[in-house]
Amino acid sequence: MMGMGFDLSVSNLCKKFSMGLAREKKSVHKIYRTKEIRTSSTTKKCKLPKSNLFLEPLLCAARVAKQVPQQHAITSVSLLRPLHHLKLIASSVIMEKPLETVNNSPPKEILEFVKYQGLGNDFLLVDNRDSMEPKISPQQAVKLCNRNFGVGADGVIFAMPGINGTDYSMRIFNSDGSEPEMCGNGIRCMARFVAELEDTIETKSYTIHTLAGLIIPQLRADGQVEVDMGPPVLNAADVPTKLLASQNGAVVKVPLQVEGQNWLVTCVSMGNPHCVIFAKDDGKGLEVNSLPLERIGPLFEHHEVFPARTNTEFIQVLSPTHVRMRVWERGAGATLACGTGACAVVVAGVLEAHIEKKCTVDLPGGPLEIEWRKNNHVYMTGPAEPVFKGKAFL
Ligand SMILES: N[C@@H](CCC[C@H](N)C(=O)O)C(=O)O
Repeated sequence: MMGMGFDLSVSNLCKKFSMGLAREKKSVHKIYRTKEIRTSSTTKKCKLPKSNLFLEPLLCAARVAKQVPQQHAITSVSLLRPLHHLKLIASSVIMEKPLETVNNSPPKEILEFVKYQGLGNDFLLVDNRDSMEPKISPQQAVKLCNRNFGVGADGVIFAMPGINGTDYSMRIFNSDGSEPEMCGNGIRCMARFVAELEDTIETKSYTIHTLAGLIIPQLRADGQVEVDMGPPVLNAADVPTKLLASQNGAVVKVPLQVEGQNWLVTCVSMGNPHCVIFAKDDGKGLEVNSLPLERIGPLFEHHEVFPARTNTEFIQVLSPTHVRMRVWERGAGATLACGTGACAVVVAGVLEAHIEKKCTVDLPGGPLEIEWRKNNHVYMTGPAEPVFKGKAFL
Protein backbone atom coordinates (compact mmCIF):
# COMPACT_ATOMS: atom_id res chain seq x y z
CA MET A 1 0.00 0.00 0.00
CA MET A 2 1.38 3.37 -0.94
CA GLY A 3 0.61 6.72 0.70
CA MET A 4 1.22 10.22 -0.55
CA GLY A 5 2.24 13.52 0.98
CA PHE A 6 2.21 16.83 -0.78
CA ASP A 7 4.00 19.91 0.51
CA LEU A 8 2.36 23.26 0.35
CA SER A 9 5.14 25.54 -0.84
CA VAL A 10 6.41 28.09 1.67
CA SER A 11 5.26 31.01 -0.45
CA ASN A 12 1.79 29.53 -0.97
CA LEU A 13 1.44 28.83 2.70
CA CYS A 14 2.44 32.36 3.61
CA LYS A 15 0.04 33.76 1.02
CA LYS A 16 -2.84 31.71 2.35
CA PHE A 17 -1.89 32.62 5.89
CA SER A 18 -1.93 36.36 5.15
CA MET A 19 -5.22 36.05 3.28
CA GLY A 20 -6.69 34.38 6.36
CA LEU A 21 -5.36 37.13 8.57
CA ALA A 22 -6.73 39.82 6.30
CA ARG A 23 -10.19 38.29 6.64
CA GLU A 24 -9.92 38.04 10.42
CA LYS A 25 -7.81 41.08 11.15
CA LYS A 26 -10.11 42.30 13.91
CA SER A 27 -9.75 39.16 15.99
CA VAL A 28 -6.10 38.46 15.32
CA HIS A 29 -4.93 39.78 18.71
CA LYS A 30 -7.30 37.53 20.62
CA ILE A 31 -6.63 34.12 19.20
CA TYR A 32 -3.23 33.11 20.46
CA ARG A 33 -4.30 30.25 22.67
CA THR A 34 -5.21 26.81 21.43
CA LYS A 35 -7.76 24.70 23.22
CA GLU A 36 -6.16 21.41 22.33
CA ILE A 37 -4.00 19.60 19.85
CA ARG A 38 -5.15 16.10 18.95
CA THR A 39 -2.66 13.60 17.70
CA SER A 40 -3.08 10.02 16.58
CA SER A 41 -2.87 8.89 20.22
CA THR A 42 -2.99 11.89 22.56
CA THR A 43 -4.88 15.07 23.20
CA LYS A 44 -2.74 17.88 24.49
CA LYS A 45 -3.58 21.33 25.74
CA CYS A 46 -0.99 23.87 24.74
CA LYS A 47 -0.36 27.44 23.81
CA LEU A 48 0.62 29.11 20.64
CA PRO A 49 3.28 31.79 20.88
CA LYS A 50 1.92 35.31 21.17
CA SER A 51 4.45 36.94 18.94
CA ASN A 52 5.40 36.18 15.37
CA LEU A 53 2.01 34.77 14.53
CA PHE A 54 1.62 37.26 11.74
CA LEU A 55 5.21 37.41 10.49
CA GLU A 56 6.33 33.83 10.74
CA PRO A 57 3.55 31.40 10.10
CA LEU A 58 5.86 28.50 9.39
CA LEU A 59 7.84 29.05 12.57
CA CYS A 60 4.59 29.20 14.42
CA ALA A 61 3.44 25.97 12.81
CA ALA A 62 6.72 24.33 13.74
CA ARG A 63 6.22 25.37 17.36
CA VAL A 64 2.77 23.78 17.35
CA ALA A 65 4.34 20.63 16.04
CA LYS A 66 7.06 20.61 18.71
CA GLN A 67 4.45 20.43 21.43
CA VAL A 68 3.52 16.89 20.51
CA PRO A 69 5.85 13.88 20.43
CA GLN A 70 7.67 13.38 17.13
CA GLN A 71 6.18 9.98 16.46
CA HIS A 72 2.59 11.27 16.60
CA ALA A 73 0.93 12.86 13.62
CA ILE A 74 -1.19 15.90 14.45
CA THR A 75 -4.74 15.11 13.44
CA SER A 76 -6.36 18.40 14.45
CA VAL A 77 -5.68 21.71 16.15
CA SER A 78 -8.72 23.38 17.64
CA LEU A 79 -8.65 26.93 18.83
CA LEU A 80 -10.52 29.00 21.38
CA ARG A 81 -11.58 31.02 18.38
CA PRO A 82 -11.80 29.38 14.99
CA LEU A 83 -8.99 30.43 12.73
CA HIS A 84 -9.19 28.99 9.26
CA HIS A 85 -5.61 29.67 8.18
CA LEU A 86 -4.11 28.04 11.26
CA LYS A 87 -5.79 24.80 10.25
CA LEU A 88 -4.01 25.15 6.97
CA ILE A 89 -0.71 25.54 8.74
CA ALA A 90 -1.43 22.57 10.97
CA SER A 91 -2.15 20.36 8.00
CA SER A 92 1.08 21.44 6.38
CA VAL A 93 2.87 20.49 9.61
CA ILE A 94 1.42 17.02 9.30
CA MET A 95 3.10 16.75 5.93
CA GLU A 96 6.39 18.07 7.33
CA LYS A 97 6.40 15.37 10.06
CA PRO A 98 7.78 11.92 9.34
CA LEU A 99 5.07 10.49 7.12
CA GLU A 100 6.02 6.90 7.81
CA THR A 101 4.74 7.15 11.40
CA VAL A 102 1.14 7.95 10.40
CA ASN A 103 -1.24 5.16 11.51
CA ASN A 104 1.64 3.47 13.41
CA SER A 105 2.64 1.60 10.24
CA PRO A 106 6.29 0.52 9.95
CA PRO A 107 8.71 3.08 8.49
CA LYS A 108 8.60 3.24 4.69
CA GLU A 109 11.03 4.64 2.19
CA ILE A 110 10.15 8.05 0.86
CA LEU A 111 10.89 9.50 -2.57
CA GLU A 112 11.16 13.25 -2.98
CA PHE A 113 10.15 14.51 -6.40
CA VAL A 114 9.05 17.58 -8.32
CA LYS A 115 6.25 17.15 -10.79
CA TYR A 116 6.68 18.97 -14.11
CA GLN A 117 4.60 19.08 -17.26
CA GLY A 118 5.38 20.01 -20.84
CA LEU A 119 2.13 20.57 -22.74
CA GLY A 120 0.37 18.19 -20.36
CA ASN A 121 2.94 15.40 -20.83
CA ASP A 122 3.73 15.02 -17.12
CA PHE A 123 6.73 13.64 -15.24
CA LEU A 124 8.05 13.13 -11.74
CA LEU A 125 11.57 14.56 -11.68
CA VAL A 126 13.97 12.95 -9.23
CA ASP A 127 17.25 14.48 -8.05
CA ASN A 128 19.54 11.52 -8.75
CA ARG A 129 22.77 13.53 -8.99
CA ASP A 130 24.53 11.41 -6.37
CA SER A 131 24.26 8.09 -8.22
CA MET A 132 24.19 6.45 -11.64
CA GLU A 133 21.51 4.05 -10.34
CA PRO A 134 17.90 5.30 -10.50
CA LYS A 135 16.57 5.91 -6.97
CA ILE A 136 13.51 3.74 -7.68
CA SER A 137 12.78 0.55 -9.59
CA PRO A 138 10.60 0.32 -12.73
CA GLN A 139 7.89 -1.37 -10.59
CA GLN A 140 7.89 1.55 -8.15
CA ALA A 141 7.67 3.96 -11.10
CA VAL A 142 4.57 2.11 -12.33
CA LYS A 143 2.92 2.61 -8.91
CA LEU A 144 3.86 6.29 -8.69
CA CYS A 145 2.64 7.02 -12.23
CA ASN A 146 -0.78 5.47 -11.54
CA ARG A 147 -3.32 8.30 -11.51
CA ASN A 148 -5.57 6.63 -8.93
CA PHE A 149 -3.24 4.76 -6.60
CA GLY A 150 -0.15 6.94 -7.05
CA VAL A 151 0.84 10.51 -7.82
CA GLY A 152 -0.03 10.29 -11.51
CA ALA A 153 2.39 10.89 -14.38
CA ASP A 154 3.38 9.72 -17.86
CA GLY A 155 6.85 8.84 -16.58
CA VAL A 156 9.58 9.25 -13.95
CA ILE A 157 12.79 11.09 -14.94
CA PHE A 158 16.13 10.82 -13.12
CA ALA A 159 18.62 13.71 -13.28
CA MET A 160 21.98 11.93 -12.95
CA PRO A 161 25.67 12.79 -13.11
CA GLY A 162 26.97 13.50 -16.61
CA ILE A 163 29.23 11.07 -18.44
CA ASN A 164 31.75 11.60 -21.25
CA GLY A 165 32.09 15.26 -20.26
CA THR A 166 28.37 16.08 -20.34
CA ASP A 167 26.72 18.21 -17.64
CA TYR A 168 24.11 15.58 -16.74
CA SER A 169 22.62 12.25 -17.76
CA MET A 170 18.91 11.64 -18.07
CA ARG A 171 17.11 8.34 -17.67
CA ILE A 172 13.39 7.82 -17.78
CA PHE A 173 10.85 5.11 -16.98
CA ASN A 174 7.55 5.14 -18.87
CA SER A 175 4.35 4.75 -16.83
CA ASP A 176 4.39 1.01 -17.69
CA GLY A 177 7.92 0.68 -16.25
CA SER A 178 9.71 0.28 -19.60
CA GLU A 179 12.76 2.43 -20.28
CA PRO A 180 12.77 4.55 -23.46
CA GLU A 181 15.92 6.00 -24.95
CA MET A 182 14.69 9.59 -25.02
CA CYS A 183 11.84 11.92 -24.17
CA GLY A 184 11.45 15.33 -25.80
CA ASN A 185 8.99 16.95 -23.40
CA GLY A 186 10.83 15.28 -20.53
CA ILE A 187 14.20 16.78 -21.44
CA ARG A 188 12.71 20.30 -21.45
CA CYS A 189 11.38 19.57 -17.94
CA MET A 190 14.77 18.14 -16.94
CA ALA A 191 16.53 21.36 -18.09
CA ARG A 192 14.22 23.50 -15.94
CA PHE A 193 14.61 21.06 -13.03
CA VAL A 194 18.43 21.10 -12.99
CA ALA A 195 18.42 24.90 -13.37
CA GLU A 196 16.21 25.00 -10.25
CA LEU A 197 18.56 22.59 -8.41
CA GLU A 198 21.55 24.74 -9.39
CA ASP A 199 19.60 27.82 -8.37
CA THR A 200 20.38 29.50 -11.67
CA ILE A 201 18.17 31.94 -13.51
CA GLU A 202 20.50 32.23 -16.47
CA THR A 203 19.42 31.46 -20.01
CA LYS A 204 21.93 28.65 -20.23
CA SER A 205 22.21 25.43 -22.18
CA TYR A 206 23.03 21.96 -20.87
CA THR A 207 24.73 18.98 -22.46
CA ILE A 208 22.73 15.92 -21.48
CA HIS A 209 23.69 12.32 -22.07
CA THR A 210 20.71 10.07 -22.89
CA LEU A 211 20.37 6.52 -24.18
CA ALA A 212 19.76 8.23 -27.55
CA GLY A 213 23.06 10.13 -27.37
CA LEU A 214 23.84 13.79 -26.69
CA ILE A 215 20.86 16.16 -26.40
CA ILE A 216 21.26 19.91 -25.79
CA PRO A 217 18.41 21.90 -24.25
CA GLN A 218 18.73 25.68 -24.02
CA LEU A 219 16.71 27.73 -21.50
CA ARG A 220 15.41 30.85 -23.23
CA ALA A 221 14.66 34.23 -21.70
CA ASP A 222 10.96 33.91 -22.62
CA GLY A 223 10.68 30.75 -20.45
CA GLN A 224 10.53 28.36 -23.40
CA VAL A 225 13.14 25.64 -23.85
CA GLU A 226 14.74 25.03 -27.24
CA VAL A 227 16.28 21.59 -27.68
CA ASP A 228 18.80 20.31 -30.19
CA MET A 229 17.33 16.82 -30.55
CA GLY A 230 20.08 15.53 -32.83
CA PRO A 231 19.66 13.89 -36.25
CA PRO A 232 16.74 11.60 -37.13
CA VAL A 233 17.49 7.93 -37.84
CA LEU A 234 15.76 6.60 -40.95
CA ASN A 235 17.40 3.29 -41.76
CA ALA A 236 14.66 0.66 -41.25
CA ALA A 237 16.72 -1.78 -39.18
CA ASP A 238 17.91 1.01 -36.88
CA VAL A 239 14.44 2.47 -36.16
CA PRO A 240 13.82 -0.53 -35.69
CA THR A 241 11.15 -1.90 -38.01
CA LYS A 242 10.83 -5.08 -40.06
CA LEU A 243 8.90 -3.18 -42.77
CA LEU A 244 10.69 -3.12 -46.10
CA ALA A 245 12.42 0.14 -46.97
CA SER A 246 10.94 2.14 -49.82
CA GLN A 247 13.32 5.13 -50.09
CA ASN A 248 17.14 4.93 -49.58
CA GLY A 249 16.86 2.46 -46.74
CA ALA A 250 13.95 4.34 -45.13
CA VAL A 251 10.35 3.22 -44.69
CA VAL A 252 8.31 6.02 -46.28
CA LYS A 253 4.56 5.74 -46.98
CA VAL A 254 4.61 1.95 -46.73
CA PRO A 255 1.25 0.15 -46.26
CA LEU A 256 0.75 -1.53 -42.89
CA GLN A 257 -2.38 -3.53 -42.19
CA VAL A 258 -4.14 -2.82 -38.89
CA GLU A 259 -7.80 -3.74 -38.27
CA GLY A 260 -8.17 -4.86 -41.88
CA GLN A 261 -7.15 -1.45 -43.28
CA ASN A 262 -3.91 -0.34 -44.93
CA TRP A 263 -2.33 2.65 -43.23
CA LEU A 264 0.55 4.42 -45.02
CA VAL A 265 3.35 4.64 -42.48
CA THR A 266 6.72 6.38 -42.33
CA CYS A 267 9.15 5.16 -39.68
CA VAL A 268 11.55 7.55 -37.94
CA SER A 269 13.69 7.17 -34.84
CA MET A 270 14.55 10.19 -32.71
CA GLY A 271 16.52 7.82 -30.50
CA ASN A 272 13.15 6.15 -29.81
CA PRO A 273 10.94 4.58 -32.51
CA HIS A 274 8.04 6.38 -34.20
CA CYS A 275 5.50 5.31 -36.79
CA VAL A 276 3.98 8.38 -38.44
CA ILE A 277 0.70 8.23 -40.39
CA PHE A 278 -0.78 10.94 -42.62
CA ALA A 279 -3.28 8.77 -44.52
CA LYS A 280 -4.77 5.34 -45.16
CA ASP A 281 -4.29 3.85 -48.61
CA ASP A 282 -7.49 5.52 -49.86
CA GLY A 283 -5.19 8.59 -50.05
CA LYS A 284 -7.61 10.78 -48.03
CA GLY A 285 -6.10 12.84 -45.21
CA LEU A 286 -6.90 11.82 -41.63
CA GLU A 287 -9.46 13.51 -39.35
CA VAL A 288 -7.36 12.87 -36.27
CA ASN A 289 -9.94 13.92 -33.67
CA SER A 290 -12.35 11.20 -34.77
CA LEU A 291 -9.83 8.32 -34.62
CA PRO A 292 -10.48 5.59 -32.00
CA LEU A 293 -6.99 6.02 -30.53
CA GLU A 294 -7.49 3.78 -27.48
CA ARG A 295 -8.48 0.91 -29.78
CA ILE A 296 -6.02 1.25 -32.66
CA GLY A 297 -3.03 2.71 -30.72
CA PRO A 298 -2.11 -0.59 -28.99
CA LEU A 299 -2.42 -2.50 -32.29
CA PHE A 300 0.36 -0.36 -33.78
CA GLU A 301 2.42 -0.33 -30.56
CA HIS A 302 2.55 -4.13 -30.40
CA HIS A 303 2.54 -4.87 -34.14
CA GLU A 304 5.00 -7.62 -35.06
CA VAL A 305 6.81 -5.30 -37.51
CA PHE A 306 8.06 -3.23 -34.54
CA PRO A 307 10.45 -5.44 -32.52
CA ALA A 308 11.01 -2.70 -29.89
CA ARG A 309 7.30 -1.68 -29.99
CA THR A 310 6.59 1.83 -31.31
CA ASN A 311 5.13 5.25 -30.62
CA THR A 312 2.47 6.09 -33.22
CA GLU A 313 1.52 9.57 -34.45
CA PHE A 314 -1.64 10.30 -36.47
CA ILE A 315 -1.41 13.54 -38.44
CA GLN A 316 -3.81 15.94 -40.13
CA VAL A 317 -2.21 18.55 -42.39
CA LEU A 318 -3.69 22.03 -41.79
CA SER A 319 -1.20 23.89 -44.03
CA PRO A 320 2.40 23.33 -45.23
CA THR A 321 3.64 24.82 -41.95
CA HIS A 322 0.97 23.58 -39.55
CA VAL A 323 -0.23 20.10 -38.60
CA ARG A 324 -2.49 18.55 -35.96
CA MET A 325 -1.22 15.44 -34.18
CA ARG A 326 -2.57 12.78 -31.85
CA VAL A 327 -0.22 10.27 -30.32
CA TRP A 328 -0.31 6.80 -28.85
CA GLU A 329 2.92 6.42 -26.86
CA ARG A 330 4.78 3.21 -26.33
CA GLY A 331 4.59 2.42 -22.64
CA ALA A 332 2.34 5.35 -21.77
CA GLY A 333 -0.74 5.22 -24.04
CA ALA A 334 -2.59 8.33 -25.25
CA THR A 335 -0.70 11.35 -23.90
CA LEU A 336 -1.37 15.05 -24.38
CA ALA A 337 1.96 15.62 -26.13
CA CYS A 338 5.10 13.87 -27.34
CA GLY A 339 8.20 15.89 -28.20
CA THR A 340 10.19 13.18 -29.96
CA GLY A 341 6.93 12.33 -31.78
CA ALA A 342 6.48 15.91 -33.02
CA CYS A 343 10.09 15.88 -34.32
CA ALA A 344 9.52 12.55 -36.10
CA VAL A 345 6.33 13.96 -37.63
CA VAL A 346 8.11 16.91 -39.26
CA VAL A 347 10.81 14.61 -40.66
CA ALA A 348 8.17 12.18 -41.99
CA GLY A 349 6.03 15.04 -43.34
CA VAL A 350 8.99 16.41 -45.30
CA LEU A 351 9.87 12.93 -46.64
CA GLU A 352 6.24 12.44 -47.70
CA ALA A 353 6.22 16.00 -49.20
CA HIS A 354 3.29 17.25 -47.11
CA ILE A 355 5.00 20.03 -45.15
CA GLU A 356 7.99 22.33 -44.88
CA LYS A 357 11.02 21.78 -42.66
CA LYS A 358 9.85 24.39 -40.13
CA CYS A 359 6.42 23.61 -38.83
CA THR A 360 4.04 24.09 -35.90
CA VAL A 361 2.73 20.82 -34.50
CA ASP A 362 -0.54 21.17 -32.56
CA LEU A 363 -0.92 18.52 -29.90
CA PRO A 364 -3.87 18.04 -27.52
CA GLY A 365 -1.77 19.82 -24.83
CA GLY A 366 -0.68 22.74 -27.07
CA PRO A 367 1.76 23.61 -29.87
CA LEU A 368 5.42 22.72 -30.39
CA GLU A 369 7.68 24.52 -32.88
CA ILE A 370 9.81 22.06 -34.81
CA GLU A 371 12.57 22.70 -37.36
CA TRP A 372 14.66 20.19 -39.28
CA ARG A 373 17.74 22.31 -40.03
CA LYS A 374 20.48 22.15 -42.65
CA ASN A 375 22.87 20.46 -40.18
CA ASN A 376 20.38 17.53 -40.24
CA HIS A 377 19.53 18.11 -36.55
CA VAL A 378 15.92 18.56 -35.46
CA TYR A 379 15.16 21.44 -33.08
CA MET A 380 12.13 21.52 -30.82
CA THR A 381 10.87 24.55 -28.86
CA GLY A 382 8.18 24.43 -26.19
CA PRO A 383 7.29 25.01 -22.56
CA ALA A 384 8.12 23.12 -19.34
CA GLU A 385 6.48 24.03 -16.06
CA PRO A 386 6.86 22.86 -12.45
CA VAL A 387 3.55 21.77 -10.91
CA PHE A 388 4.31 20.80 -7.31
CA LYS A 389 6.88 19.27 -4.98
CA GLY A 390 6.04 16.10 -3.15
CA LYS A 391 7.11 13.13 -1.07
CA ALA A 392 5.72 9.70 -1.78
CA PHE A 393 5.84 6.39 0.06
CA LEU A 394 7.53 3.70 -1.96
N1 LIG B 1 6.56 11.71 -24.30
C1 LIG B 1 7.91 11.58 -24.69
C2 LIG B 1 8.33 10.24 -25.18
C3 LIG B 1 8.47 9.28 -24.01
C4 LIG B 1 9.02 7.95 -24.40
C5 LIG B 1 8.11 7.12 -25.23
N2 LIG B 1 6.91 6.77 -24.53
C6 LIG B 1 8.85 5.87 -25.69
O1 LIG B 1 8.68 4.80 -25.08
O2 LIG B 1 9.61 5.96 -26.64
C7 LIG B 1 8.36 12.71 -25.56
O3 LIG B 1 7.92 13.84 -25.29
O4 LIG B 1 9.20 12.52 -26.43
